[in-house]
Amino acid sequence: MVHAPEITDYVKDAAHKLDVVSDEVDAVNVLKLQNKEAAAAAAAEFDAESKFDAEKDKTAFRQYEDACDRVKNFYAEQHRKQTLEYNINIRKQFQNTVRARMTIWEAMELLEKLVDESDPDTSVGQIEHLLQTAEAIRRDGKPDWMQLTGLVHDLGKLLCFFGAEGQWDVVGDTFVVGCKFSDKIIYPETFKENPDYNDPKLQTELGIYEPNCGLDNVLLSWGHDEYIYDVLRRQSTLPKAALSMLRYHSFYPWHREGAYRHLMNADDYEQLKAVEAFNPYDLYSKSDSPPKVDELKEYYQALIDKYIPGEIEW
Ligand SMILES: O[C@H]1[C@H](O)[C@@H](O)[C@H](O)[C@@H](O)[C@H]1O
Ligand SMILES: [Fe+2]
Ligand SMILES: [Fe+2]
Repeated sequence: MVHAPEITDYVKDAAHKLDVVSDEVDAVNVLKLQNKEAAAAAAAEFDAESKFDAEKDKTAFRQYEDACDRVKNFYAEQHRKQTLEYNINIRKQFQNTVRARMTIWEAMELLEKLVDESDPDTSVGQIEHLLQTAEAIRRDGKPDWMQLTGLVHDLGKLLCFFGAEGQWDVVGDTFVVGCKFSDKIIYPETFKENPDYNDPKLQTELGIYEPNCGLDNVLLSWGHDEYIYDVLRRQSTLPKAALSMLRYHSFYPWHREGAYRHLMNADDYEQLKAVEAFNPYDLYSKSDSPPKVDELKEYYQALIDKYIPGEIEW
């Protein structure tokens, strides 16, 4: 027979054990909940990131109204100084002269330290931007010549080391000189300070050009596009579409905003398609993670050897 006090002890003991177990269960539940919450937060972050990668919030790029003073000042200076006369003279100066001899990879390494003052979307050195662009093209399975075009498209920024006056004559969006400054160019009001703005002959739709004369016959504001186009037109076996991607990649008023149709010939529409296919890789790869230069070198060196081998003249 069990006596009453013993029963009480027994019940107390059992109750205590139960409490301990239920505390343990509570603790496990808290841990489970914490885990679940942490997992949900991680998942949301992951989804947000991969969504950003998949569709890239395109409104996050090229926000010139919100841009910092560095960018605004850059364009004010460029739009003031890119006159027709300057453009004619600088081309004369560049014709038939050689500034340096080096390989494509050496040129890329030189650009490592250069940060583009006109660009609101990237503050990495240019070698990274070049590899980001090329890798984005490669990921999409585009042809090797297009990958290489991505790799070299901004090498014209070497102008910065070849006596450029600043960056206003090297980087930034391009536009046509010798006719009316299109209102499709960013910060169009800044052209009021350009001497050509007050020359009525240069401010008609056609200016110095014939209707549908073709963009080959038009002067684009001088900078890295015109320069790399000229260097590689003469010294590579890249196809015409690649050369157009080089020459027009900064020509946003044309390839994005539809300006200058009246100067285009039929072939220019073919080139426009090529440039439109190229542009997203240049622009939207700017938020990709930094490429590992050393790991990628071998792959890209083979493409360089195929289309632009050895030392070239700059
Ligand atoms: O600021 C950028 C940069 O200079 C690029 O290299 C050029 O291609 C773009 O057009 C421009 O917006
Ligand atoms: Fe560029
Ligand atoms: Fe670029």
